[in-house]
Amino acid sequence: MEVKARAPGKIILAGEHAVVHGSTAVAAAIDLYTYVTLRFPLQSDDNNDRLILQLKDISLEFSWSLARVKEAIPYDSSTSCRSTPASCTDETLKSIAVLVEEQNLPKDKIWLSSGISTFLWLYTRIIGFNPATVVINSELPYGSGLGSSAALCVALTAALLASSISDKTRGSGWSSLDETNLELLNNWAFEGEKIIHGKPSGIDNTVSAYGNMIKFCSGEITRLQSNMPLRMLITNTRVGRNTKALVSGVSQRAVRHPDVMNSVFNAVDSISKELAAIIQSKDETSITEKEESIKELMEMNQGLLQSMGVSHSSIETVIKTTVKHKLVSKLTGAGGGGCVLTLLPTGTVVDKVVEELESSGFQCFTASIGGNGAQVCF
Ligand SMILES: Nc1ncnc2c1ncn2[C@@H]1O[C@H](COP(=O)(O)OP(=O)(O)O)[C@@H](O)[C@H]1O
Ligand SMILES: C[C@@](O)(CCOP(=O)(O)O)CC(=O)O
Ligand SMILES: [Mg+2]
Repeated sequence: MEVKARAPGKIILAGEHAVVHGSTAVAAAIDLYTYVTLRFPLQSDDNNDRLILQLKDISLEFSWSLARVKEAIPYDSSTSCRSTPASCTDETLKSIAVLVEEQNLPKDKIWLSSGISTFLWLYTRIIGFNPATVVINSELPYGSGLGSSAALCVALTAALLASSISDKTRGSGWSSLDETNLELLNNWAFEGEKIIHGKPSGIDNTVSAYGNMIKFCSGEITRLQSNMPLRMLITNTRVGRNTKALVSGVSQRAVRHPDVMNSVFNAVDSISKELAAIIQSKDETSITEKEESIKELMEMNQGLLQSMGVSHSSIETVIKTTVKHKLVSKLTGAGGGGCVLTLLPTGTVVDKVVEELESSGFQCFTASIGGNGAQVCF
């Protein structure tokens, strides 16, 4: 039996980091996906006693005997169940880390460890100790702020949950999950994100699961209907970074300066709410005026992100370069490198700015904003 699932990456238009501390944020799905294919072997097949993980885009394969997995990961059938998402305890995470270490990841791929741990946790909790080959392929750059971690958790969980759906309409292409399964999927994916991010807000897995554009605050989701064209240039600085470390850095700053950081988070909350209102507004305001307001909000959000300590010299270079072309930019995701968003007001010709950014070694692309969430295919 084979099941396929895919889940999109995302951009955060406003509110990253502050959202972890209870502020509002606005995010949208983009049309770059992580794909997961799940294959269960027949009794007679080779490998019917193994769990195999293939990371196609980085040409790596990992394989565990199920006996070894069973020995390492404690499984309590009275508390473990696909319908009740549970957090991975520190003790279990340590046992899982040993299973990952045994695979001798190449030194330059050590950053994959948390993703592989998440895979083992979600797989064993949702499917149990059954043999399978799981193939993962991602169009998203890793650790760049476009939510590859959430797309992995959402696509993987979608495939795992879909494998036990009895009503499988084969050959009918990609289809979305129903609301109940979508909520379950999102809750499991959040548990996966916890392993990778430490303390995620849940915005990334939510927008990857539901798609479109959302306003998100402390787990409350408002789906946004955009009433204006919204074009963004995405520039990957190619500076690698790690969301967990950056989120933890902001939290530490908040402990050192609680009053200041609360004011910063409150200001970000207002920016996100105003941005969401502009995007949805059906009033007479012209598109140009709306774009001017969004520009200003992005500029202020970037200033606040800088005060949180998550900007980076590469991000500042992108901002300065785009300003020369009268365009406004802000980092997206955790910052510290990664990707930068540049608003492209109606009629903007991007060729010159892209040429200048790429000549500095950055990678530019545009992505369609606000598309599909998680989908499965049988
Ligand atoms: N397809 C994948 N396979 C394995 N691990 C992945 C995959 N996609 C993401 N990850 C994990 O997520 C981490 C990147 O997540 P993170 O630092 O949150 O950045 P982002 O979510 O912006 O890409 C990687 O280091 C890796 O551990
Ligand atoms: C910084 C944060 O707001 C977004 C992180 O996104 P990413 O992993 O950098 O794509 C963290 C979170 O909301 O969980
Ligand atoms: Mg992430």
